[in-house]
Amino acid sequence: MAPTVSRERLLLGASTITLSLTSLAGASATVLAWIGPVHRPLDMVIPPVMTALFLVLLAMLLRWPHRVGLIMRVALAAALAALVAPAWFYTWQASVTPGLRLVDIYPPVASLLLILMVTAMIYLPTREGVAIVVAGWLLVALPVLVYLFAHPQEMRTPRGADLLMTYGPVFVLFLVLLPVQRKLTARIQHLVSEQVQMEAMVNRDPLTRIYNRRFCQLVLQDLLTRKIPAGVIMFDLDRFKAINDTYGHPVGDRVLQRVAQRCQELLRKNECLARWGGEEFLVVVPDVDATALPALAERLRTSIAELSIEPVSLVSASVGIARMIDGDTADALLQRVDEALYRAKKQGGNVVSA
Ligand SMILES: Nc1nc2c(ncn2[C@@H]2O[C@H](COP(=O)(O)OP(=O)(O)OP(=O)(O)O)[C@@H](O)[C@H]2O)c(=O)[nH]1
Repeated sequence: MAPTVSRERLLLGASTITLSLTSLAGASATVLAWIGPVHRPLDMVIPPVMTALFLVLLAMLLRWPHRVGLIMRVALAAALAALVAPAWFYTWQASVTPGLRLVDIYPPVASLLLILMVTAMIYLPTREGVAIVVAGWLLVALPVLVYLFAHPQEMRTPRGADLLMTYGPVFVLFLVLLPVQRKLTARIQHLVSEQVQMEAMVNRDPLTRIYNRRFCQLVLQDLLTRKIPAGVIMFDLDRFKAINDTYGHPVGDRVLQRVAQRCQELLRKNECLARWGGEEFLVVVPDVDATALPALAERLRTSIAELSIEPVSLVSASVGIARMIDGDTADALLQRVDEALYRAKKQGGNVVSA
C-alpha cells in the first residue's frame, strides 16, 4: 500500500530532465553563437546539431522509456564528440595561426566536460563510467593543457588559468569524489532494499504474503482517525479443520495461499486484505457504500467457492460484513463484523451475512 518509487522511474525522470536541459543549453549556445561578434564555423554548427540530436533523443525516450540506457549512452557519446572537436580544432588553429590565441577562441565548454563526466558516472556502470571519464580527459582536456603549457603567456591570462584549473585540479577532484559518491549511493540503495524487506516482514503474513493482522489494524485505525467511511469484510474458511485432517497441513497451507491470492486479485489497490488469523481473513474497504460492500463480499464468496484446489473437492467461506458508523471505534466495528460472520456460520456457511 505504501507507494515506492522504483530506481527505473527515478532514472527515467532524471534522463528526461537531463535531455531537456541539454537541449535548452544547446539552443542557448546556438543563439549566443549567432548573435556573437565573430561567427566561427564550428560554433555555428555544433550547438544546433546537438540541440536537434538531444531533442530527437528526448522524443525517443518518451516513446521508448525502456531504452533509457541505450538513449543516454548515445547522448553521452555525442556530447563527448561535440567537446572533442573544438578542443582539437581550436588548439590546432591557435598553434598554426600566428597571433591567434587559444584563450580568445576556445568556446566556453570547459564546465560542460565536468557535467558530462558527472552524468556518465551517474548513468553508466562504474567501469564504463571511468572509461568515458579517462577518454574525456585524454581527448578534451589533454590537448588544451598541452597547448597551455607550451604557451605560458596564455596560461597566465584569466581564461588560461581558468582552463588550467578546470581541466587540471578540478577534474581530478571530480574523479576522486565520484567513486565515493557511487559507493554512498550503492550503500543507500542497499539500506532502502533492506528497509523494504524489513517492512514486508513486519507487515506481511509469511505464508500467504498478504498483509497481517497488525498492518490491517493500523489501516483501519488510520481510516477511523481521518474519518474516512469504510466497510469491513471478515471471512472464514468452512470446515477447514477437515481439510487439514483429510489431506494434511501442506494441502491446507496451499488452500490458504490460493484463497489469499484469488481474493487479492479481486481487490483494488486501496483495499487491504489481511490474514486475520488461522483460516480467517479481513478486508478493509475504504469509501464504500451500502450496496457496494455486500456486492464485493458476494464476489469474494463465489470466487472462493469456484476455486479448484486439487485434491480438495470443495472450498467455501462464510462471510460477515459491517460498515463504519458515526462515533465508531475499531473494536466496535470488528465486534460487529465478527458477529455477522458468526451468523453466516450459523446459517451453514458459504453465505454472506450483514
Ligand atoms: N494448514 C494450516 N492450517 C491452519 C493454519 N492456521 C490454522 N489452521 C487450522 O485451521 C483449523 C481451524 O479449525 P476450526 O477453527 O475448527 O475451523 P473450521 O474447521 O474451519 O470450522 P468452521 O469454521 O466452523 O467451519 C485448525 O485445524 C487449525 O489447525 C495454517 O497456517 N495452516
